[in-house]
Amino acid sequence: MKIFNAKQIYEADKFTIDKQQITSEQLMERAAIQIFNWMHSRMQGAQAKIHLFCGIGNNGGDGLVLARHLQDHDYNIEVFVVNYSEHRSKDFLINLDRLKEKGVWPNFLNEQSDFPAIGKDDIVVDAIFGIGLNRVPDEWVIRLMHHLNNSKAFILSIDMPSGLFMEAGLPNTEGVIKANYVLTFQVPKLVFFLPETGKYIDHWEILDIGLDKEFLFTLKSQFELIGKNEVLSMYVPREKYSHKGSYGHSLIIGGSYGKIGAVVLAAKGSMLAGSGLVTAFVPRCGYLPLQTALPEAMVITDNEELEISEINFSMLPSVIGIGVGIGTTATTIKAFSEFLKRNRLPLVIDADGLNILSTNQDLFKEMPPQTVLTPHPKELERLIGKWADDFDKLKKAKEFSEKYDCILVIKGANTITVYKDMGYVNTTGNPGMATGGSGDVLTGVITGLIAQGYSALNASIFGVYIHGKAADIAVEKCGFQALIASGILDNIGKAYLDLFQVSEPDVATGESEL
Ligand SMILES: NC(=O)C1=CN([C@@H]2O[C@H](COP(=O)(O)OP(=O)(O)OC[C@H]3O[C@@H](n4cnc5c(N)ncnc54)[C@H](O)[C@@H]3O)[C@@H](O)[C@H]2O)[C@H](O)CC1
Ligand SMILES: [K+]
Repeated sequence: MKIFNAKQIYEADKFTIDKQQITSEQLMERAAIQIFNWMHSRMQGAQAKIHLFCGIGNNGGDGLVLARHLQDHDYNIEVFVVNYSEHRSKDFLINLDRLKEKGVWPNFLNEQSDFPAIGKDDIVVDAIFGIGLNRVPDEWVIRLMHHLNNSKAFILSIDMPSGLFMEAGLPNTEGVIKANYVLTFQVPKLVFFLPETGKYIDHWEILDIGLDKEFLFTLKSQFELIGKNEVLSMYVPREKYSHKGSYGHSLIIGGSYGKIGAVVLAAKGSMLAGSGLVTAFVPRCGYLPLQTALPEAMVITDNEELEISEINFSMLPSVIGIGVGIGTTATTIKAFSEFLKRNRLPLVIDADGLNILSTNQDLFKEMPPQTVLTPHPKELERLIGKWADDFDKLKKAKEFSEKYDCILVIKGANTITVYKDMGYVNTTGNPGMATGGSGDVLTGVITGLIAQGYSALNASIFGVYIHGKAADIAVEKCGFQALIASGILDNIGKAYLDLFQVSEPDVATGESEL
């Protein structure tokens, strides 16, 4: 599912209005009725107090339309206009009049002394700002947002939590609504999935307001949300008359004394992702552990006992995953650098492999085209430098990817795979994955997919999805705390099977659990 920016959403609005020969006010009515239906089907006339806070733009207009329908159905409402500007939108004004015609007179809020008391069992509808927020709100409006957050009432935000910007990070202010639920129109918004802003959203859901599908389909986006439907189209089925040679040979290079487990996890990830053959290249101390833990894999050892000192092998792998547990001794850095200069095979680089790259940046140019790098935030910072906010981070990541023709898998609550000007936002995974070794498994999975013929980009997107899905299946039985990397491995098979189970709610709903 594509993720659009504000300008594109306004364009889609305009196109739809022209094509369907409706007015903007009719589109607003359609959007707000969707919100009303959502609330009505859940509340069934319950008399909990509903406080609607409406700005003076179209987000506020949505709130006024919703208020009118709630009033028509005898809900217990009170409407507040957050009077932050004199520039009221046309459709806001039309709907203000309509509401008054129904005998509902909103309270106008202009300063802190106007704020109403809100009970913790009440409901707050947040229709203050939507996608149109373009500067930091006035101080009293920020205080109002605090007031609403502090009320402990259930907060339902229309389209976006007020205070979040569509295309900029958070300014240094606490002026953002913390939404229990966001009902967003037509398309997901990028800020829902970024670490700095996603934390303002507990749950979100998309409401289809009938924007022109063909227009949205042809519009090029710079981000895409990856759910089951997206990865299914990448899935490479197995042929009946295939053999292990048909599914490639992964070579996992890594490990050092005390960190052989990382290679076991990656090699196993590769195997379970479906690589026909897997070989591990480790220091001598890794020989026995690997042969014991993973009899399906073959093992080649370095001449050194404790660290990798020279990467030499005679077999021909389809792809190499390098870096897990490898360490950063001078000997290993030298071996890594020499290998990189010689190597022409497709690469996945992780962990200390990334750290070696960051401290020896002349090696960047030695990466073969479409090398996959899988950094967590600290490793990313060492690669691309510091960033001001999440948007700046993604911009820098895209520039880096373009410059070195590499794929960056930025690991996090919503892992984002960046390739050139595109970002692919993953929807699977959970906080249980914040555990040692889960990254090693991912490196193995991506390597194993490339071995089978997935393009490096598809392997990254697909691998991140499957890895997260395996963890989601695992936590159902063990909970977040007890999830360990082996638990992710144990459920990779189920994650594959899940791809073909129906009843996918797609990615139209989600949770942010940071
Ligand atoms: N296709 C859709 O998604 C539809 C969306 N609708 C709703 O419309 C809003 C967007 O409305 P808009 O009027 O453009 O913006 P906002 O209501 O978010 O903001 C109001 C307005 O205020 C000005 N402004 C911005 N920042 C500030 C500030 N800090 N202080 C004062 N004033 C500010 C700015 O000029 C904005 O225009 C969308 O989110 C949906 O809720 C339609 O109802 C249906 C179609
Ligand atoms: K809002």
